[in-house]
Amino acid sequence: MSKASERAFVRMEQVGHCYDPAAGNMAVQQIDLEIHRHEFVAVVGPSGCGKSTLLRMVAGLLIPSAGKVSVFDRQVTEPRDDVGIVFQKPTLLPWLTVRDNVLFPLKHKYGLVTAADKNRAEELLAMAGLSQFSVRMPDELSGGMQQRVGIVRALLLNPDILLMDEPFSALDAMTREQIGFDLLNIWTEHPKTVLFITHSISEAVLLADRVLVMSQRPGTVLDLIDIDIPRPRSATTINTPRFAELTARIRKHIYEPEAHA
Ligand SMILES: Nc1ncnc2c1ncn2[C@@H]1O[C@H](COP(=O)(O)OP(=O)(O)OP(=O)(O)O)[C@@H](O)[C@H]1O
Repeated sequence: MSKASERAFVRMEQVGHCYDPAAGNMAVQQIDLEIHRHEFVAVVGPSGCGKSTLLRMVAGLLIPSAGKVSVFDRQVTEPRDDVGIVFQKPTLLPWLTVRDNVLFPLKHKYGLVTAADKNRAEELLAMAGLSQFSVRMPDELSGGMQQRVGIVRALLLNPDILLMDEPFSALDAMTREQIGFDLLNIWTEHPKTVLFITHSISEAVLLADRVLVMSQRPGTVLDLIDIDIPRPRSATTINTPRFAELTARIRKHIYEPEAHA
Protein backbone atom coordinates (compact mmCIF):
# COMPACT_ATOMS: atom_id res chain seq x y z
CA MET A 1 0.00 0.00 0.00
CA SER A 2 1.41 3.41 -0.86
CA LYS A 3 1.84 5.95 1.90
CA ALA A 4 -0.69 8.21 0.19
CA SER A 5 -3.45 5.60 0.44
CA GLU A 6 -2.74 4.78 4.10
CA ARG A 7 -4.98 6.18 6.77
CA ALA A 8 -3.37 9.09 8.62
CA PHE A 9 -2.30 8.30 12.15
CA VAL A 10 -1.70 11.88 13.29
CA ARG A 11 -3.66 14.56 11.47
CA MET A 12 -3.46 18.34 11.81
CA GLU A 13 -6.11 20.38 10.08
CA GLN A 14 -5.67 24.14 9.81
CA VAL A 15 -4.01 24.14 13.20
CA GLY A 16 -3.00 27.42 14.80
CA HIS A 17 -2.00 28.56 18.24
CA CYS A 18 -1.87 31.90 19.96
CA TYR A 19 -0.22 31.97 23.41
CA ASP A 20 -1.39 35.51 24.11
CA PRO A 21 -4.91 36.10 22.78
CA ALA A 22 -4.85 39.71 24.07
CA ALA A 23 -1.88 40.50 21.80
CA GLY A 24 -3.41 38.34 19.07
CA ASN A 25 -0.18 37.22 17.38
CA MET A 26 -0.13 33.58 16.34
CA ALA A 27 2.83 31.31 17.20
CA VAL A 28 1.85 28.81 14.50
CA GLN A 29 -0.92 29.00 11.92
CA GLN A 30 -2.70 27.04 9.18
CA ILE A 31 -0.77 23.83 9.71
CA ASP A 32 -2.04 20.92 7.65
CA LEU A 33 -0.13 17.70 8.20
CA GLU A 34 -0.76 13.97 8.03
CA ILE A 35 1.67 11.49 9.59
CA HIS A 36 1.32 7.79 8.88
CA ARG A 37 1.67 5.02 11.42
CA HIS A 38 5.32 4.15 12.08
CA GLU A 39 6.50 7.02 9.95
CA PHE A 40 9.56 9.02 11.04
CA VAL A 41 8.95 12.72 10.46
CA ALA A 42 11.61 15.30 11.27
CA VAL A 43 10.72 18.96 11.81
CA VAL A 44 13.16 21.76 10.99
CA GLY A 45 12.72 25.52 10.96
CA PRO A 46 14.10 28.75 12.39
CA SER A 47 14.28 29.27 16.13
CA GLY A 48 10.90 30.29 17.55
CA CYS A 49 8.90 29.09 14.54
CA GLY A 50 6.75 26.80 16.68
CA LYS A 51 8.32 23.33 16.43
CA SER A 52 7.91 22.58 20.15
CA THR A 53 4.42 24.08 20.04
CA LEU A 54 3.52 21.55 17.33
CA LEU A 55 4.92 18.69 19.38
CA ARG A 56 3.07 19.76 22.53
CA MET A 57 -0.19 19.82 20.58
CA VAL A 58 0.29 16.22 19.41
CA ALA A 59 0.98 15.20 23.03
CA GLY A 60 -2.20 16.96 24.14
CA LEU A 61 -0.17 19.18 26.47
CA LEU A 62 -1.44 22.19 24.54
CA ILE A 63 -4.84 22.52 22.88
CA PRO A 64 -4.69 24.54 19.65
CA SER A 65 -6.60 27.80 19.54
CA ALA A 66 -7.55 27.11 15.91
CA GLY A 67 -8.12 23.93 13.91
CA LYS A 68 -7.90 20.38 15.11
CA VAL A 69 -5.29 17.73 15.98
CA SER A 70 -6.40 14.10 15.89
CA VAL A 71 -4.75 10.74 16.42
CA PHE A 72 -6.43 7.84 14.63
CA ASP A 73 -9.45 10.05 13.90
CA ARG A 74 -9.96 11.02 17.54
CA GLN A 75 -9.48 14.65 18.39
CA VAL A 76 -6.75 15.33 20.95
CA THR A 77 -8.38 17.22 23.81
CA GLU A 78 -6.22 16.26 26.81
CA PRO A 79 -2.73 14.95 27.58
CA ARG A 80 -2.27 11.56 25.95
CA ASP A 81 -0.79 8.64 27.84
CA ASP A 82 0.30 6.80 24.68
CA VAL A 83 3.12 9.20 23.80
CA GLY A 84 6.74 8.96 24.87
CA ILE A 85 8.61 12.25 25.04
CA VAL A 86 12.36 12.70 24.86
CA PHE A 87 13.71 16.17 25.58
CA GLN A 88 17.10 17.78 25.04
CA LYS A 89 18.19 16.72 28.54
CA PRO A 90 17.24 13.26 29.82
CA THR A 91 16.48 14.43 33.41
CA LEU A 92 17.29 11.08 35.04
CA LEU A 93 16.66 10.64 38.76
CA PRO A 94 20.19 10.77 40.28
CA TRP A 95 19.37 8.44 43.21
CA LEU A 96 18.18 5.56 41.01
CA THR A 97 20.23 3.13 38.94
CA VAL A 98 19.94 3.18 35.15
CA ARG A 99 17.60 0.18 35.27
CA ASP A 100 15.38 1.74 37.94
CA ASN A 101 15.30 5.02 36.02
CA VAL A 102 13.94 3.35 32.88
CA LEU A 103 11.43 1.33 34.93
CA PHE A 104 10.29 4.37 36.93
CA PRO A 105 7.47 5.58 34.59
CA LEU A 106 6.00 2.05 34.45
CA LYS A 107 6.06 1.83 38.23
CA HIS A 108 4.48 5.26 38.46
CA LYS A 109 1.76 4.38 35.92
CA TYR A 110 0.83 0.85 37.03
CA GLY A 111 2.07 0.76 40.64
CA LEU A 112 4.24 -2.31 39.99
CA VAL A 113 6.88 -3.66 37.64
CA THR A 114 6.61 -7.23 36.32
CA ALA A 115 9.38 -9.68 35.46
CA ALA A 116 8.42 -9.19 31.79
CA ASP A 117 8.93 -5.41 32.18
CA LYS A 118 12.37 -6.02 33.67
CA ASN A 119 13.30 -8.35 30.80
CA ARG A 120 12.14 -5.82 28.25
CA ALA A 121 14.11 -3.09 30.00
CA GLU A 122 17.25 -5.23 29.80
CA GLU A 123 16.56 -6.00 26.13
CA LEU A 124 16.17 -2.32 25.24
CA LEU A 125 19.21 -1.34 27.30
CA ALA A 126 21.19 -3.98 25.40
CA MET A 127 19.99 -2.58 22.05
CA ALA A 128 21.13 0.85 23.21
CA GLY A 129 24.54 -0.58 24.14
CA LEU A 130 23.95 -0.10 27.87
CA SER A 131 23.78 -3.66 29.20
CA GLN A 132 26.86 -3.26 31.33
CA PHE A 133 25.57 -0.05 32.85
CA SER A 134 22.14 -1.07 34.07
CA VAL A 135 23.13 -1.04 37.73
CA ARG A 136 25.26 2.09 37.48
CA MET A 137 24.11 5.50 38.69
CA PRO A 138 23.36 8.24 36.09
CA ASP A 139 26.34 10.40 37.08
CA GLU A 140 28.66 7.52 36.13
CA LEU A 141 27.47 7.76 32.50
CA SER A 142 28.53 10.13 29.70
CA GLY A 143 26.02 12.63 28.27
CA GLY A 144 25.39 10.40 25.23
CA MET A 145 24.77 7.36 27.42
CA GLN A 146 22.37 9.31 29.62
CA GLN A 147 20.47 10.40 26.54
CA ARG A 148 20.23 6.75 25.41
CA VAL A 149 18.79 5.92 28.84
CA GLY A 150 16.18 8.66 28.27
CA ILE A 151 15.22 7.09 24.93
CA VAL A 152 14.96 3.59 26.46
CA ARG A 153 12.82 5.01 29.27
CA ALA A 154 10.41 6.55 26.72
CA LEU A 155 10.30 3.31 24.68
CA LEU A 156 9.65 1.04 27.64
CA LEU A 157 6.12 2.39 27.98
CA ASN A 158 5.67 1.11 24.42
CA PRO A 159 4.09 4.36 23.27
CA ASP A 160 2.34 4.59 19.91
CA ILE A 161 4.01 7.92 19.30
CA LEU A 162 7.53 9.01 20.15
CA LEU A 163 7.97 12.77 20.36
CA MET A 164 11.57 13.97 20.39
CA ASP A 165 12.40 17.62 21.00
CA GLU A 166 15.99 18.29 19.94
CA PRO A 167 17.04 15.10 21.72
CA PHE A 168 20.67 15.15 20.62
CA SER A 169 21.47 18.85 20.66
CA ALA A 170 23.51 18.70 23.88
CA LEU A 171 25.84 16.03 22.46
CA ASP A 172 29.11 16.33 20.58
CA ALA A 173 29.01 15.71 16.81
CA MET A 174 30.40 12.16 16.86
CA THR A 175 28.20 10.93 19.70
CA ARG A 176 25.26 12.62 18.03
CA GLU A 177 25.77 10.78 14.75
CA GLN A 178 26.21 7.43 16.51
CA ILE A 179 23.15 7.83 18.71
CA GLY A 180 21.13 8.76 15.61
CA PHE A 181 22.01 5.39 14.08
CA ASP A 182 21.24 3.67 17.39
CA LEU A 183 17.83 5.32 17.33
CA LEU A 184 17.24 4.09 13.76
CA ASN A 185 18.16 0.53 14.82
CA ILE A 186 15.74 0.63 17.75
CA TRP A 187 13.01 2.19 15.57
CA THR A 188 13.49 -0.56 12.96
CA GLU A 189 13.15 -3.29 15.62
CA HIS A 190 10.33 -1.56 17.51
CA PRO A 191 8.50 0.61 14.97
CA LYS A 192 6.92 3.79 16.32
CA THR A 193 5.45 6.92 14.85
CA VAL A 194 8.18 9.49 15.45
CA LEU A 195 8.04 13.28 15.40
CA PHE A 196 11.63 14.47 15.73
CA ILE A 197 12.57 18.13 16.13
CA THR A 198 16.10 19.11 15.19
CA HIS A 199 18.14 22.15 14.22
CA SER A 200 20.40 19.93 12.13
CA ILE A 201 19.31 19.66 8.50
CA SER A 202 21.65 16.74 7.81
CA GLU A 203 20.39 14.86 10.88
CA ALA A 204 16.80 15.34 9.68
CA VAL A 205 17.64 13.96 6.21
CA LEU A 206 19.72 11.10 7.58
CA LEU A 207 17.00 9.86 9.94
CA ALA A 208 13.58 10.72 8.56
CA ASP A 209 11.06 9.40 6.03
CA ARG A 210 9.85 12.94 5.53
CA VAL A 211 11.08 16.35 6.63
CA LEU A 212 8.64 19.11 7.54
CA VAL A 213 10.17 22.54 6.92
CA MET A 214 8.53 25.37 8.84
CA SER A 215 8.58 29.08 8.09
CA GLN A 216 9.55 31.92 10.44
CA ARG A 217 7.02 32.73 13.17
CA PRO A 218 4.06 32.49 12.77
CA GLY A 219 5.21 29.03 11.77
CA THR A 220 3.48 27.26 8.94
CA VAL A 221 4.39 24.46 6.53
CA LEU A 222 6.88 25.65 3.91
CA ASP A 223 7.60 22.21 2.50
CA LEU A 224 7.15 18.55 3.31
CA ILE A 225 9.92 16.59 1.67
CA ASP A 226 10.00 12.87 0.97
CA ILE A 227 13.42 11.50 1.87
CA ASP A 228 13.68 8.85 -0.81
CA ILE A 229 17.07 7.57 0.35
CA PRO A 230 16.96 3.80 0.87
CA ARG A 231 17.34 2.24 4.32
CA PRO A 232 19.35 1.08 6.12
CA ARG A 233 21.25 4.34 6.13
CA SER A 234 24.79 4.71 7.37
CA ALA A 235 27.58 7.24 7.70
CA THR A 236 28.28 6.88 3.96
CA THR A 237 24.73 8.03 3.12
CA ILE A 238 25.99 11.54 3.82
CA ASN A 239 28.34 11.31 0.83
CA THR A 240 25.63 10.47 -1.73
CA PRO A 241 24.46 13.01 -4.33
CA ARG A 242 20.81 12.57 -3.28
CA PHE A 243 21.69 13.46 0.32
CA ALA A 244 23.37 16.63 -0.92
CA GLU A 245 20.36 17.53 -3.10
CA LEU A 246 17.86 17.07 -0.30
CA THR A 247 19.87 19.00 2.30
CA ALA A 248 20.41 21.80 -0.25
CA ARG A 249 16.66 22.00 -0.88
CA ILE A 250 15.98 22.40 2.86
CA ARG A 251 18.81 24.92 3.30
CA LYS A 252 17.33 27.03 0.54
CA HIS A 253 14.01 27.15 2.38
CA ILE A 254 15.65 28.15 5.64
CA TYR A 255 18.21 30.64 4.37
CA GLU A 256 16.41 32.03 1.31
CA PRO A 257 12.72 31.86 2.31
CA GLU A 258 11.88 34.74 -0.04
CA ALA A 259 12.82 32.50 -2.99
CA HIS A 260 9.76 30.35 -2.12
CA ALA A 261 7.32 33.12 -1.22
N1 LIG B 1 4.39 29.32 27.08
C1 LIG B 1 4.52 30.29 26.19
N2 LIG B 1 3.97 31.50 26.37
C2 LIG B 1 4.10 32.48 25.44
N3 LIG B 1 4.75 32.34 24.28
C3 LIG B 1 5.32 31.15 24.05
C4 LIG B 1 5.25 30.05 24.98
N4 LIG B 1 5.91 29.00 24.45
C5 LIG B 1 6.39 29.40 23.27
N5 LIG B 1 6.04 30.70 23.02
C6 LIG B 1 6.37 31.46 21.82
O1 LIG B 1 5.84 30.77 20.69
C7 LIG B 1 6.76 30.77 19.62
C8 LIG B 1 7.08 29.33 19.22
O2 LIG B 1 7.81 28.73 20.30
P1 LIG B 1 8.38 27.25 20.19
O3 LIG B 1 9.10 26.96 21.45
O4 LIG B 1 7.29 26.35 19.77
O5 LIG B 1 9.40 27.43 18.97
P2 LIG B 1 10.59 26.46 18.49
O6 LIG B 1 10.53 26.48 16.99
O7 LIG B 1 10.48 25.15 19.17
O8 LIG B 1 11.84 27.27 19.00
P3 LIG B 1 13.36 26.79 19.23
O9 LIG B 1 13.84 26.22 17.93
O10 LIG B 1 14.09 28.06 19.56
O11 LIG B 1 13.36 25.80 20.36
C9 LIG B 1 7.99 31.55 20.09
O12 LIG B 1 7.90 32.86 19.58
C10 LIG B 1 7.87 31.55 21.60
O13 LIG B 1 8.37 32.73 22.15
